Amino acid sequence: MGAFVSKVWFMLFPAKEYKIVVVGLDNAGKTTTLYKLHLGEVVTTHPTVGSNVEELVYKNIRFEISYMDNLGVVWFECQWVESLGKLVAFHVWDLGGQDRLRTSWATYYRGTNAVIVVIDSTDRARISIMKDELFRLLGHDDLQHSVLLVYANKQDLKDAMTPAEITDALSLHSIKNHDWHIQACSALTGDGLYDGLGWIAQRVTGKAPS
Ligand SMILES: Nc1nc2c(ncn2[C@@H]2O[C@H](COP(=O)(O)OP(=O)(O)OP(=O)(O)O)[C@@H](O)[C@H]2O)c(=O)[nH]1
Ligand SMILES: [Mg+2]
Repeated sequence: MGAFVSKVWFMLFPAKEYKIVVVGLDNAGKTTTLYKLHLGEVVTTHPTVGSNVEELVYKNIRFEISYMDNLGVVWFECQWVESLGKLVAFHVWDLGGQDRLRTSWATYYRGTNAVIVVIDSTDRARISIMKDELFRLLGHDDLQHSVLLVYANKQDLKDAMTPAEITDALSLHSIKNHDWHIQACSALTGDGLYDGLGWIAQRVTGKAPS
């Protein structure tokens, strides 16, 4: 949909919009996860510099993932969701996880409804770094009303930590001010990805998508 058409569309049918940011250390599998959700296929990824925007449809909700590298934010389409009786749009922001990029995560937090933290479940050496990043982000003013989904990714690898181990390592049970959920998944096979999205959709819209 062109920018002009979408502008008129949204004047006529204002959408309920939800924003999701996807964070995690470099190599966790964020971009692979979003490509798998969107295209149903695994692509060769490169480390993300900056952030990405694209869109995807989950059941009858259209999610958007924004590619920002040099392009600026791409406008989006959204869909009428019968079960909610309204238009719903999800913006999903894929943020690069390299050390030098993590300080910029907070610039994307404003208006966020859900945070997805993607964990490389084989990366035992850096789980404590991710825990520090997690508690830093949970303390941010702009995320006080966000729900948290942790993707325990790379479960297809045999040395992967279990969701229970990751729950302990990240001290998820000590989180009191945010609704959270951990989901075992593999961005490579797609297992668990839609279950996680379904949890977010249910929590932020208050009703599961049909
Ligand atoms: N075995 C396995 N490999 C995965 C999985 N998810 C991602 N990978 C691989 O892990 C590597 C990093 O994936 P990316 O999606 O680029 O990681 P990222 O989190 O976007 O990394 P940055 O953009 O640098 O922050 C790639 O080689 C992926 O193919 C998974 O579930 N299983
Ligand atoms: Mg990436």
